[in-house]
Amino acid sequence: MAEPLLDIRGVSKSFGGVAANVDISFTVTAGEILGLIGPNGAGKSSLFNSIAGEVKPDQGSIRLDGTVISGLGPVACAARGIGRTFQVVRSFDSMTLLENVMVGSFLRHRNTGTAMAKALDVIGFCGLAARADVPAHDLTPPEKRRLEVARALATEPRLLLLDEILTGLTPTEAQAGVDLIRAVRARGVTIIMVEHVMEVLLPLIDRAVVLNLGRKLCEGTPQSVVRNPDVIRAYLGDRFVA
Ligand SMILES: Nc1ncnc2c1ncn2[C@@H]1O[C@H](COP(=O)(O)OP(=O)(O)OP(=O)(O)O)[C@@H](O)[C@H]1O
Repeated sequence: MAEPLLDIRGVSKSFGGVAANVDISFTVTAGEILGLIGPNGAGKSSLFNSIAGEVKPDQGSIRLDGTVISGLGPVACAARGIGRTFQVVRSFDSMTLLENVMVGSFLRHRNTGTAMAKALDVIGFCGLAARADVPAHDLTPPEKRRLEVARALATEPRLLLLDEILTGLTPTEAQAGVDLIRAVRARGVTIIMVEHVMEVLLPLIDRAVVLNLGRKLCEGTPQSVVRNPDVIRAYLGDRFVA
């Protein structure tokens, strides 16, 4: 069997007395779209922070393509190919969309012209070409979500972590977001996404990992996890029971 792109083994992380992640293990195969789901406070964002190098797990390891990346820090993780968006959009509001995305492309391209060309390419790919020169604070909320995706893509990731980029969008906007995520995967980028909008998420993902109270509750196909009694009890209620 091929080595997984991402290999999370026994990751635990506590903040003071709060156990945000407890002994989490799973793998992600190159080319997959994996859904990371669970109730509020389950530990999804904390795990993203460990994968992206923003926090160091207390225990366990995270490997990207066989190399340990846990504890390296966010810039080193980005350089190794991990891109991410944030649940609360973190744009530089007085800068244009293009300048925001260039913050990403400068990771790989020191030459300003090259960084700009790469950023414009990603902005076009994300459907924002007409908005490149607009200050970030004048973008609509769905456009700001796309800015986050564009800035992450501009770092040329192999693995992209998407934190609730479809939440709060209208059905039409969410469908456009789904189309964009599929297009990102078609470019060869592996994706882990945190999302609460199950109706949108389930048809999109190949597999789901469910967290609850910091622990992995289960993993499997979308069809199997929505029928899992523990997942129904902890998170879904009876919405998805056939
Ligand atoms: N930096 C931190 N300092 C203190 N506690 C934290 C920190 N980060 C996370 N936690 C705690 O860890 C637990 C897991 O939080 P986390 O944000 O990872 O959950 P989540 O599954 O992403 O939730 P949501 O769906 O609401 O975003 C929570 O109890 C949270 O308060």
